Amino acid sequence: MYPDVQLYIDGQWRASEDGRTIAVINPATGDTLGTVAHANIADLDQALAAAERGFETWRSTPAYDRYKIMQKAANLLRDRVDNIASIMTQEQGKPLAEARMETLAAADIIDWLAEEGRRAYGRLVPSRNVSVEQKVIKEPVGPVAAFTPWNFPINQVVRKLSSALAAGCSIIVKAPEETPASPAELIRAFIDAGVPAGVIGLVYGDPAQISSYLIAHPTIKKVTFTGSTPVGKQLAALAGQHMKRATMELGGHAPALVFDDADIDLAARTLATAKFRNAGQVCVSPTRILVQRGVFDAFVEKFVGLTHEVKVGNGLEQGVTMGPLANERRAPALSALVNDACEKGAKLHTGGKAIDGPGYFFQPTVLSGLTTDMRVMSEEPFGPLALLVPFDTVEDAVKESNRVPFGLASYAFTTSMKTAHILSTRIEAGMLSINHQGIGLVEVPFGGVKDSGYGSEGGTEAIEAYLNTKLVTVFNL
Ligand SMILES: NC(=O)C1=CN([C@@H]2O[C@H](COP(=O)(O)OP(=O)(O)OC[C@H]3O[C@@H](n4cnc5c(N)ncnc54)[C@H](OP(=O)(O)O)[C@@H]3O)[C@@H](O)[C@H]2O)C=CC1
Ligand SMILES: O=C(O)CCCCC(=O)O
Repeated sequence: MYPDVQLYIDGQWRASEDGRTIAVINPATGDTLGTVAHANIADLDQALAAAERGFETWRSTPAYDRYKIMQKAANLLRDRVDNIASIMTQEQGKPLAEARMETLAAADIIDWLAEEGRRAYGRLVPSRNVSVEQKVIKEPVGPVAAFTPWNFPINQVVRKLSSALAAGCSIIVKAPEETPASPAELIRAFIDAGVPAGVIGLVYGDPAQISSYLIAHPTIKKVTFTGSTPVGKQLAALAGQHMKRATMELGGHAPALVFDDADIDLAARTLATAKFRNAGQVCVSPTRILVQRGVFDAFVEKFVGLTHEVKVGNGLEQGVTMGPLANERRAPALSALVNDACEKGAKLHTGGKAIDGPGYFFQPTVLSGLTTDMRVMSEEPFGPLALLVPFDTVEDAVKESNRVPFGLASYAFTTSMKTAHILSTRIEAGMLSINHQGIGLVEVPFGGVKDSGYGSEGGTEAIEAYLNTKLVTVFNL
């Protein structure tokens, strides 16, 4: 069963003030699943006033008590995983196994960040005068506005929500209208665990209206956004105009470098799994797979073979490994990229087309023969599209990796320590994973550089983004 989704404002699940709703579509069938409430300005004003009060309550709740409540929320999520995963698959399309994994990973993220909240230490700095005490104190930054996308409906919320709560902030989440019910279930777990009224708000509606209103509002002290680079730049500019702290987790175009000396089977298996996970709608998805010329042909054969093993279908069905694209916009966008590349001489090894019938399915696609004038070599495909590109030297691979304005994830496969060292110093990316897919765990940083944004949503940096640093210096008379 799929629920109609409401707003959560000031401790109440409720409709919007004017009763407006938006339809939610199942991307596997094109059918309407239900509705989500559409907030208006009056709803936002109530959410802001509640967040102001909620902040006062939550910041004065001891870190240990906040940790206990968050742990309870994590356990509720684990108890409810079957129901939540089914809701997520219906609204987003990903296979049930991936939806379960995302939900259980969210519980893990809550646990880790809850613990981290207990370690938001300040420090004492040795002073130049024995009568002076210099204290560095960490304080919650204040009410947060968070904007999250549809590709990981729970993961994108839970990192922001848990970091904010662990730091002692209140938060208003503008979750995605296309996949609203699973993030609502995440928030329900926190509410049922005992988070007080006003500490969490949940709204949906017109993204541009909500972001421009919340970011500019004096109540909001911190902005966090995951989504495309063009929208991220707009929101970062608005945050800058109002001097708000911001975290921007934006698009990527990840290079994956496979060297002659690598374990080619491991590289092909790891990259194919990462590429087709969530139908490629992942900002850290490997996109430009750069393969050293000596192993290029062998790699292409293995990778295309693995692509043929991907089973596309409704994510609720057993055995399906790739669901539909999450919304109607993606298939035409992907077709345009493939057609542009093929018209300019790319070789299509497999796939390349939307699949006929109901739902927004696209064939797992592999291209080679690519040149940098093809749009797909510079635009984030955000779909099941792998680009295989040969290279000769480490220098060539580094140059191609760094050519695009993005700098989020990168991958490499090599057994040479020297090559690994060169890459770790020369690749322009926030994350580099060598010989495995090691990106996305809560205990390690997650974020980009260049047009992929700034700030980190993992590791100790995650909570730091929600804390102000204050110096208190006392001359003891
Ligand atoms: N880094 C990532 O994880 C993501 C990257 N993207 C990138 O964006 C591309 C296009 O995605 P698509 O959804 O069509 O396009 P958009 O760029 O319009 O939207 C991306 C996300 O940003 C939100 N958004 C859009 N405009 C605003 C705004 N003015 N204020 C606040 N939030 C806003 C959307 O919210 P809503 O869902 O409510 O419409 C959505 O969640 C993808 O191909 C991909 O490259 C997209 C999603 C996630
Ligand atoms: O923002 C993204 O697209 C990546 C989220 C990564 C989530 C994960 O790897 O589980």
